[in-house]
Amino acid sequence: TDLTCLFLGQPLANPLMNASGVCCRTTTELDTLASSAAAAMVTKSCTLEPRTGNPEPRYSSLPLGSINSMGLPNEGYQYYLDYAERFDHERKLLFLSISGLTLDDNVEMIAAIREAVNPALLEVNLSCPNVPGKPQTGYDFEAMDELLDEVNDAYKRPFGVKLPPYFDISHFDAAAEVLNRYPRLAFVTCINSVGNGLVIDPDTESVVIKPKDGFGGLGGAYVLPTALANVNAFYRRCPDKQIIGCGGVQSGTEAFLHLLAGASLVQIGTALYEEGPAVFDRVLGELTAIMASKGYTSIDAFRGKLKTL
Ligand SMILES: O=C(O)c1[nH]c(=O)[nH]c(=O)c1I
Repeated sequence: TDLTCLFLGQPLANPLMNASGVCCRTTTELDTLASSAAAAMVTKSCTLEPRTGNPEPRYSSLPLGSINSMGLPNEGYQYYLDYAERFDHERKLLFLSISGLTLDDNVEMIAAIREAVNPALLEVNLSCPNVPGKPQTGYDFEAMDELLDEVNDAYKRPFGVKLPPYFDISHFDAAAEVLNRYPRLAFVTCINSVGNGLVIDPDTESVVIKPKDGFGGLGGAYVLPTALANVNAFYRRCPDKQIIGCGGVQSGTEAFLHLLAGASLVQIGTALYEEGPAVFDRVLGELTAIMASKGYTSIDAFRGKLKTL
């Protein structure tokens, strides 16, 4: 059973990587990912200046998933640029995620990243749900088009975006129409957390995270059907782009479903947070077993081949 995947023309040993934000804020965490079985990895979304993020507790996990309102804590973009410059890109595909607080901040970060000798793949996060007072760019199609136009001009290499979940067919259509205006926008990562959920503990009768009165982004099993829908919606609407699936991957089964829905790579967030990097070995083993039981000898044999009724 061969798990090899092609991403932007580069062969990878398998389709797995972390979801941005999990196990990827510090060089120690990033080195852990570099030593893991994952074939690719992405840095924590960064801003121009370092940020401490929201007050704690800002993450909580439950049997069905997680809720977070981290508030974009990161070491500042130069830290991740330095990590990318030192990184052995032959060893693993490295993505660098940016989430500037303003359009100008994004442009300034991109201008620096563009000069980098050792380029990581740029992922522009349009979907952070947890910075108080900052509405998500991904839910404002005009702002999204304006930002992508700037990124496309400033950054002459292939890049991608991290999208929030959409829940209306007209929004899939509108978002895809914007994305398809940019040929160098080569990949689309769906989905970011399902924004502003509210987890309440029946015993304490309280919310479980401190920021924003307990409102935060949902991950884990809660979001799997929404993640699969977004992966498949953009897979159908953006035939010239590759889709990275994120959301609800806890075993080989969900990784298989994301691939079936059209994903080229599959990210693991909540389960990585809970289990650590061994989750990649476990999920790879489970995915291999599922493929063997179905007689698939390669991922291309079933990727995107979701059946409808
Ligand atoms: O609160 C965060 O740091 C955060 N949390 C998320 O769930 N998604 C994001 O894109 C970000 I930037």
